[in-house]
Amino acid sequence: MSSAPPSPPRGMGVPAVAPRSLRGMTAPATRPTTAARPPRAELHLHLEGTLEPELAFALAARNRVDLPFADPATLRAAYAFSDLQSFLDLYHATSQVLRTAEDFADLTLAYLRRAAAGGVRHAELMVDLQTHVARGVPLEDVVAGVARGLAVGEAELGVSGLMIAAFLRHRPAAEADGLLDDLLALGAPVAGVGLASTEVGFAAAPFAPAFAKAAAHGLRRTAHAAEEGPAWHVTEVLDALGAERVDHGIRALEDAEVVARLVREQVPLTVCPVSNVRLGAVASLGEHPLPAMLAAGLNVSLNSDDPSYFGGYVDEVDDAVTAAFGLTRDQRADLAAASFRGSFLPAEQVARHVAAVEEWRAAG
Ligand SMILES: Nc1ncnc2[nH]cnc12
Ligand SMILES: [Zn+2]
Repeated sequence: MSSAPPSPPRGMGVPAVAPRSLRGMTAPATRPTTAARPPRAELHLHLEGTLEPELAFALAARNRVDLPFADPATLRAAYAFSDLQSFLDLYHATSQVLRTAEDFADLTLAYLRRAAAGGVRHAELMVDLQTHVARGVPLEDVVAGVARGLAVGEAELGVSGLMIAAFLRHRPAAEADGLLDDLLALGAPVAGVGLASTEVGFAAAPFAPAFAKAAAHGLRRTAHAAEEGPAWHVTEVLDALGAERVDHGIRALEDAEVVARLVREQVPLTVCPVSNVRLGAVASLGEHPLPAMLAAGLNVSLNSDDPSYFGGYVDEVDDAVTAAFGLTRDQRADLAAASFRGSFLPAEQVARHVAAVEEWRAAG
């Protein structure tokens, strides 16, 4: 799918937001420089989850939208979540400040700037298009804004980006199918489809027709599974949706047969340890199954999920798990190489990026 190259956004002068410490989480005493980390791709990233409170308030003012918080600090103080749903409720509410193509371009570019500073060279951004369309934002505005942000990011930062339309489990599957039709009719620059939102209580299988149609149109496919739900949810998204990679997949470890299949097929798992702790899927970073996943031979990459809400961009996630588990340079290089290999980039670009990771590995 393709469209005319997007024009640059009008900047709104919102300053880049400095990374915050991982509140209460194990982190190295001194932050290594960017060069101390490998180049990487970020594959599991929700655009709306990059909305920093300062930008949310700037957009609220620009669009004359009321946020039910006094200021950015008060909003940030509300980022204490008991589970996925408690997070999604706030995430959807805050997303309402996003109204125009310019908003989506600014948000995309703010994320890319922060990600690039942490070593990200390629990013695949899931966007909750249904949420925005349902509250009256034209689909073409969302798509054009994100595309413009990605184009400017590539030109300005040398970071490539792909847009993924995330279907939402808590909304009707027929709506996802209609959204896909609209995207196809627009010739929207979307590289793939995903499945996100509330996992427990909302089956993946009803989305099979939309995923099959996406595949028939050459779109790539990813799906959240086994974040909060059981291991068989992984099997469901592989078999019913034809998912090429699985977002999270941490509870797959509870079923040896599912693990054996994931290892055999080397299905990329986009793991988000900081998110899992913030949403209570895992009690603490030290108890995260990342080491067990690596030991099992699973194909794992590190990702941030919703970095604004969870207090960790992917470089900070790398720092935190490196500190928590004493990851070696080789393990970190393996994780970074897996991020490019699990991406939806063409093979020659993957090879170029993996060569850069190997340079980083050898320089240590
Ligand atoms: N961690 C997550 N799981 C499912 N859907 C999401 N949407 C944004 N973040 C999500
Ligand atoms: Zn996610």
